Amino acid sequence: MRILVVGAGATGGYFGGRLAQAGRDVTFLVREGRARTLRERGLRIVGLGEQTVLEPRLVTADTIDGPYDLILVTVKESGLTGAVADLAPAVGPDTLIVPVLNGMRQIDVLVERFGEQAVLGGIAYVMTTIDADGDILRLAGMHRLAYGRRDGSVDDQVRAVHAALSDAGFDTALSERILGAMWSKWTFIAALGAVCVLGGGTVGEVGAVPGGTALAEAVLAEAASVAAAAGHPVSEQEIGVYRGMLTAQGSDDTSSLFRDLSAGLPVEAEQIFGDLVARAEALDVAVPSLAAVAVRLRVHNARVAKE
Ligand SMILES: NC(=O)C1=CN([C@@H]2O[C@H](COP(=O)(O)OP(=O)(O)OC[C@H]3O[C@@H](n4cnc5c(N)ncnc54)[C@H](OP(=O)(O)O)[C@@H]3O)[C@@H](O)[C@H]2O)C=CC1
Ligand SMILES: CC(C)(CO)C(=O)C(=O)O
Repeated sequence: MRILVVGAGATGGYFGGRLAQAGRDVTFLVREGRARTLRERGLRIVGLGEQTVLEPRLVTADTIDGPYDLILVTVKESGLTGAVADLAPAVGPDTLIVPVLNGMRQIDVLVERFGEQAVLGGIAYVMTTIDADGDILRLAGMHRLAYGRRDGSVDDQVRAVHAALSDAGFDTALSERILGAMWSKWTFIAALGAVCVLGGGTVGEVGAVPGGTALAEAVLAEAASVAAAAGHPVSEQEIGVYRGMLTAQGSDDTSSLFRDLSAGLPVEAEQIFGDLVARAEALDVAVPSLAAVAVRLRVHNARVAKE
């Protein structure tokens, strides 16, 4: 199966790198700057005691070599529109596309361009970042990709995707409820981002001050209420797990969005917060804390864009 990974950043570099390491037929669609780094240094996966160096196969938008069977879309909000245009020549009549962005907006964008049948749901459960050298730095041991048709059906084409992604050094799940899982992760990631952005620190730092735990409870309840109103309620059991993670004493956890904010980089303001707040408004659900985060992040993005 020919696999194209769009973006060789924290998630794409990690999962695509593992697939390449396992001998799968993987090509990365990259832009010139990233291509240069990868040609000079190789694709390196580091952290947690690892030092893997790979020689990735690269294409740029103008050198895409025909259709691919599977396309993993691993760009951030800011790269989505450009990536959709760039990857179009790689999409044939039987291509399946798995986006791993947090949130749900990417599904609408991809479906509008490539049609209902081509676009699966997808989730990356991983904690990676690009370090100062351009390497893929693992921050935690979890590494799982979940994907599936959005209507929950399973057919030979999706089974083939599952086979191509599995047994490559990370966990995989072919999900029959991928939309529910995406909403659940969105609920968690929005709540985690809100705790860190509004609290201005790690989960542990926020939880250690008066009102910190109440803030975590409030933002989790807001995010979960949007998921429920949208028809994808997060189970009590999952809410319990998220509550535990968001209020864990001494936890160093942050979200990738908060790490980007702290580093002065553009953040996924619309993908993770703006879209959630817009859906909440359309469903008549009050989300004052999440709306405040969206404003805070938009101001940040506007400032970064001016610099
Ligand atoms: N990092 C994490 O731990 C997790 C992230 N996520 C989600 O996954 C998504 C991706 O995040 P992440 O991997 O961290 O982001 P990164 O910024 O690390 O990687 C995105 C990559 O996409 C590339 N890119 C952007 N546009 C294009 C294009 N047109 N063609 C080719 N490459 C392009 C960028 O390359 P360039 O150098 O050219 O800008 C960059 O390397 C986000 O929605 C994030 O929320 C989900 C789970 C965990
Ligand atoms: C869930 C978590 C925190 C790690 O996968 C994430 O998605 C992120 O940091 O963006």
